[in-house]
Amino acid sequence: MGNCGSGTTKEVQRSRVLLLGAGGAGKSTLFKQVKLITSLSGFDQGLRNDSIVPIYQNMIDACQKLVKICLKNELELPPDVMSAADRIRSLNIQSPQDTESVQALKVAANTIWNNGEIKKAFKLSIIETSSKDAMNANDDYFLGQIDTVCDPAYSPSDNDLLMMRRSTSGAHSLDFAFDPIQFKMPGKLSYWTLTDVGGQIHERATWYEEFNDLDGLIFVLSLPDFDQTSQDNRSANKLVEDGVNLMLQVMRADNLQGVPVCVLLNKKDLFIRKIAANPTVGIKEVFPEYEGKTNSHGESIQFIQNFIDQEISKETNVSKTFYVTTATDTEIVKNILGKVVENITNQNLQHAGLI
Ligand SMILES: Nc1nc2c(ncn2[C@@H]2O[C@H](COP(=O)(O)OP(=O)(O)OP(=O)(O)O)[C@@H](O)[C@H]2O)c(=O)[nH]1
Ligand SMILES: [Mg+2]
Repeated sequence: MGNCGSGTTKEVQRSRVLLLGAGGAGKSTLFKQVKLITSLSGFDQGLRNDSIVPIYQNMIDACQKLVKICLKNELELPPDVMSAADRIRSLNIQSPQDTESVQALKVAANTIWNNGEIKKAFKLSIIETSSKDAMNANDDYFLGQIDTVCDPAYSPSDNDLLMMRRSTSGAHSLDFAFDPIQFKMPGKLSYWTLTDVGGQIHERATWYEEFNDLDGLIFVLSLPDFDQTSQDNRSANKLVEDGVNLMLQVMRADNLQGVPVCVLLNKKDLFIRKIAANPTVGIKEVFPEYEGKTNSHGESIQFIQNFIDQEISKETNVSKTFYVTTATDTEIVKNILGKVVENITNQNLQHAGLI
């Protein structure tokens, strides 16, 4: 493995950390947060402009899924909603300058989202267990501001960029300086490179190219996946298949032996919402051996963490630390970032016999 301080250039010694996890777990959201927290300039206008069409697409996908959930659950939709659904399906918006299509999206999305049966479908989607039919993480966030997003003068806010969904392709790196003063922590300025990769199945073959000279690995899991079926193997549980099994597969790589692993149990906010939507059952249907309160998200998360810890410890003795996060919340990520940097630094110093 690399070591904190082995560095990639003579001038600046950098520690290399890789973000891994299944598609949609929250890697890029964390990556964007680290940029936002550590850079003076924040997100540039180019990123904001490039994100408008994907945000439209997020809304289009959300509307289509909601209509599908209505049909699946025999929630009857009036003709105006059905024709809005047809209209949305026919849209192919390539640019915010395609104002005619953007206005059509605005009208159709409002017709769909303001319908009472659609709102019922959204509530049902919170406890939907098939990942194929589940909504994306923040669909209601964008549907809650259709007029703003479809305004010709729209420029996505920082929060919009954190809430949007766009799958990553390939590897992307960010250099940043960690200044302990900013994080109210002891220690000295250190330099880091964080790499984000795509987590969808077809992206994973290239992960291994990033494994050499790593100083730390951050593995991201999505807590609300606990009751989802895996998209690729419907008889498997998503948290086990895309979380535990994927992590074990990665941790067996020869060049990762001795590299500290931080496991981020992400989307705490959505996990809390899911437990609140079904408080008498909670995680018990998936984990019958759970003996805590079904409506307690704290106890439920602790149980899931112990479960993952035990499953991994059965197969490998990798050194790992767990953190519970909400990647869309900048304050939470700032707090976790400080702890992760400190943890990786200390573990590598220990490994090198320096503390
Ligand atoms: N509400 C909420 N949404 C989250 C959280 N973390 C990520 N998301 C959302 O989940 C969606 C997927 O997040 P990404 O960061 O793009 O996931 P990824 O792991 O990079 O996915 P790939 O690039 O496909 O591998 C986005 O819409 C994010 O805004 C969270 O903690 N809470
Ligand atoms: Mg990504």
